[in-house]
Amino acid sequence: MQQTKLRRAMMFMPGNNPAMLQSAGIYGADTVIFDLEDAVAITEKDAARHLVHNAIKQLRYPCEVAVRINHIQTPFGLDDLRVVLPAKPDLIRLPKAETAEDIQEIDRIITKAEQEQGFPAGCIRMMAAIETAKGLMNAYQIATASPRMVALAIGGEDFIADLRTSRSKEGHELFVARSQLVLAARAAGLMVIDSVFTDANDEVTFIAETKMIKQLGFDGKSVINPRQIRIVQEIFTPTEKEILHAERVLAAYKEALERKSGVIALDGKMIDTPIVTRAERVLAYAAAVRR
Ligand SMILES: CC(=O)SCCNC(=O)CCNC(=O)[C@H](O)C(C)(C)COP(=O)(O)OP(=O)(O)OC[C@H]1O[C@@H](n2cnc3c(N)ncnc32)[C@H](O)[C@@H]1OP(=O)(O)O
Ligand SMILES: O=C([O-])CC(=O)C(=O)O
Ligand SMILES: [Mg+2]
Repeated sequence: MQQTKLRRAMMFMPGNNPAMLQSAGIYGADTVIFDLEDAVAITEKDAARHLVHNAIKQLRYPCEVAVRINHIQTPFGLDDLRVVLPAKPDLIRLPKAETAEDIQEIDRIITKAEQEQGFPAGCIRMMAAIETAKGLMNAYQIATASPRMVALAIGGEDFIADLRTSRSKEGHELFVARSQLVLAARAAGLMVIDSVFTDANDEVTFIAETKMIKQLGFDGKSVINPRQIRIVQEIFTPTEKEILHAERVLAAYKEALERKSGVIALDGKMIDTPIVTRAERVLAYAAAVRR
């Protein structure tokens, strides 16, 4: 069985904050994202990319390390790549992705850097954040533009600005975009990550939003604060009840196959192949969490 990769909570931090870079690994995030884009003032861009380079090179992070570069059409994106790639981050996150060409250009730059540095080909992966209506219209092309692509994310704050509306607690304004993004990512065989929730003190709304995006099909959520990590991880981790049920489904299905039947009832409910697939996924996910 393929190993389940966990990207439940991907935590952003400003790339020019040495204290945060230093302690980034201690909070248990599945991925840390060192930001060079919107959390870093223009006057700090140069210092931030060098700080991020040194942090990745010198500190041992116990999790996946991603860098959110500036878009390559800005005056900063190419310099971000030039400075951070030799440090060998696990993942480059492109914000405000709008076309497949954006991804292909970064892919070429990464390929060259991997060759120059003697890194294994393909070791630096990519993900793209969709933050505009145009990006959403091109989401599948973006997702399939490079074999380095592992995930799509939605950048809800910018997306809402692009839609010319405002953020509601229920998130109605993002509903269609979130669902379309899940479809585009799944059609491309990628993971899909939800947007940040910017009020780290509003736990009630954060929990409701995280449960909702899990139900829509997301694999995880970008977060901005260590207090949000555990909440997301708990919601995405199968409960004992779910694990037990999955085990019973597999046992019932095995019994059905032994009787040369493809379908069986468990507690009055029909069990057949898609239900078995979902049960296997629950167990694989639970195993990945335990590892
Ligand atoms: C729309 C977008 O583009 S979102 C992506 C870009 N934004 C970001 O990267 C912002 C990331 N988050 C932050 O900077 C901060 O969490 C803020 C500004 C939102 C809140 O900061 P605070 O009020 O200081 O948070 P809080 O009091 O919970 O911090 C507690 C501890 O966690 C640390 N911490 C807080 N957020 C983070 C983080 N994202 N990463 C690492 N450490 C963090 C603080 O430094 C503090 O450490 P200390 O106890 O050793 O001093
Ligand atoms: O990508 C994210 O989750 C954060 C972000 O930039 C946005 O919401 O605009
Ligand atoms: Mg954004």
